[in-house]
Amino acid sequence: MFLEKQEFSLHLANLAVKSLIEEAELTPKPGLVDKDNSGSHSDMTFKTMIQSAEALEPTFRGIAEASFKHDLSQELREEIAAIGRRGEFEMLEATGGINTHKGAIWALGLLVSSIAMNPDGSSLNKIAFTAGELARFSDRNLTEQMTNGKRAKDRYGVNGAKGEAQQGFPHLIKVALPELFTSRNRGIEENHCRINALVALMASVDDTCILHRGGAEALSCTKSLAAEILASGGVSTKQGWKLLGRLDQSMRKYNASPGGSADLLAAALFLDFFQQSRTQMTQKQQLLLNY
Ligand SMILES: CC(C)(COP(=O)(O)OP(=O)(O)OC[C@H]1O[C@@H](n2cnc3c(N)ncnc32)[C@H](O[C@H]2O[C@H](COP(=O)(O)OP(=O)(O)OP(=O)(O)O)[C@@H](O)[C@H]2O)[C@@H]1O)[C@@H](O)C(=O)NCCC(=O)NCCS
Ligand SMILES: Nc1ncnc2[nH]cnc12
Repeated sequence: MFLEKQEFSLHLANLAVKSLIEEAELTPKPGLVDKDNSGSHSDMTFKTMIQSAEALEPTFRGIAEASFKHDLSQELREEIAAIGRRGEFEMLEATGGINTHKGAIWALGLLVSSIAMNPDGSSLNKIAFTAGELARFSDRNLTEQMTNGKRAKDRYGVNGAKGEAQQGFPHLIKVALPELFTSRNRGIEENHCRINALVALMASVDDTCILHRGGAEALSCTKSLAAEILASGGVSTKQGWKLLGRLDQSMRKYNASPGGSADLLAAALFLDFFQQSRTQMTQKQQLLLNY
């Protein structure tokens, strides 16, 4: 790609922040913070989400710089874990103590690191696979704390954010990106393509955010309503749009929110933006060569 370390790292960090902002901007989203309302989150606003996203630029830049042309190793895993934890702290400072993007720092941090390790090019599948390999190294400096995610994992035996990453982000590669690309190929407007990708995630992800607030009933209700939307042709159809409203009501009934799916949607947008930037860059380089 012929970019230097600092320029490339800034580019990745900007794409990561852009993906968080565009995820927050996507409206309407069931149970989540969007431009219209705060869904099931009485402690968050659209403004908090944007402040949080912008505060994370140095975190993603730091992770990219640390990973640039670095081998996959325990040392790298621990270095980016330390930067990621500082990022969590900075997020909490920016939001006045509210956890807006913890899962997103984790997923995007690993993906940024994976791309920066091999800046000259990998397929999206390979990027997610390498991010998974990195996530499988243990972080020996981690002070074990009880979290909502761990409680949900212990109680319901699900994989959660850690398992998703360690398996190489199957929901990104097999669910969110295919739905995004298929919807685009059907000529659907971009906003609806992204909501379809979110709905596809909600139909499949064992979201510890939903489990911790609403239990197994809320998760199974979410999955079946989301699957119904997809079966009706997605949110660009009259029936799909109507069902999206029902999914929103259901999230509110359980006071639950698909925060894990929202993070994975941001991660899918990030990979999509990165792919587009790579294509644009190659075209620009070809133009320069042909000039
Ligand atoms: C490995 C870590 C991700 C920690 O994971 P763990 O499961 O222990 O911890 P949680 O604190 O619960 O955070 C996990 C967050 O991941 C998102 N998520 C949930 N399910 C999935 C899934 N199946 N796949 C992917 N991602 C998932 C989700 O994030 C979103 O929800 C957040 C709000 O959550 P919560 O605080 O529970 O919210 P409320 O319901 O509002 O809480 P209450 O007010 O009711 O208490 C929001 O932030 C979204 O982002 C989960 O919350 C990882 O953090 C870790 O180990 N980090 C260390 C640093 C590191 O190694 N970094 C590496 C490189 S950066
Ligand atoms: N839009 C959103 N609303 C609530 N929690 C989130 N976590 C990540 N994105 C979110």
